[in-house]
Amino acid sequence: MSVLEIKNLTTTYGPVKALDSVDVAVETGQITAVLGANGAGKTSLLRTVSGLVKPTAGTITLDGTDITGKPTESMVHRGMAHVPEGRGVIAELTIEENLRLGMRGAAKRPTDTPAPVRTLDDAYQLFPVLGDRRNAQAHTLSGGERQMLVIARALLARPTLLLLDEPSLGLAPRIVAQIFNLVRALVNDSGLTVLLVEQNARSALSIAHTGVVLNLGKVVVTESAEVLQNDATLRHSYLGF
Ligand SMILES: Nc1ncnc2c1ncn2[C@@H]1O[C@H](COP(=O)(O)OP(=O)(O)OP(=O)(O)O)[C@@H](O)[C@H]1O
Repeated sequence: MSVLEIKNLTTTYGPVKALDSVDVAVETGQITAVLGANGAGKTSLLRTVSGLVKPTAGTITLDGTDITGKPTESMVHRGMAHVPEGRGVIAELTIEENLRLGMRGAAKRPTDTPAPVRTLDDAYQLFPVLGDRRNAQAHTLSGGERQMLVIARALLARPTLLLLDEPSLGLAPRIVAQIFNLVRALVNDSGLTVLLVEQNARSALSIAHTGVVLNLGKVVVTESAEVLQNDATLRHSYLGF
């Protein structure tokens, strides 16, 4: 079953067609990786799905409800959490204060929503480094720790669908592996669904179930991660590794 169905989605910025008739189905309890070069339209896809940008055509269905063009503020209540590119934290607030902002999003979620991270303690158990530094200001964190903080904050809103935009950007391979393995474990253990946008195709496919490759706003390949990883022609043609 698909938790998210994107059909014929087109998004334009003036004369630029960032997305051109995009179809993506995100299966429940799986990680779907959206891959592609700079400017392929990956960020535009997440921004359109989360309502930050209005599409010019197409539909987005979340859990069977048409959410196309709905305000972005309503998405958290509908069970979607978006972790944008750039690891935006409130620098002068402590780690714990930043996390509490995520908990506010959970207030309007049904209390019986299955969620792997419901309390601050759950977040600290998942990311012990955040617990150790809970009273430190967020600007003191490293890039990897910041990425953990924004993921933990998003999870505290109890989403069923997590949108992750380029979590690996600028991080050392060891830290990327640590964060990605945690995301995969969460999905395996809790049934969370993840739509992951990445330029780092190799790392993304190591945890994803399905890969979707965008090029100039169009879907050029949709395949299981296993096939994409093992098919040298597909890899060389579309993923550059
Ligand atoms: N706010 C904007 N105004 C005008 N054009 C934009 C805007 N945002 C993106 N674009 C253009 O839309 C296209 C898709 O960009 P998008 O950022 O979605 O790609 P991307 O695959 O996420 O790339 P990146 O990895 O650089 O973020 C590009 O041609 C980009 O220049």
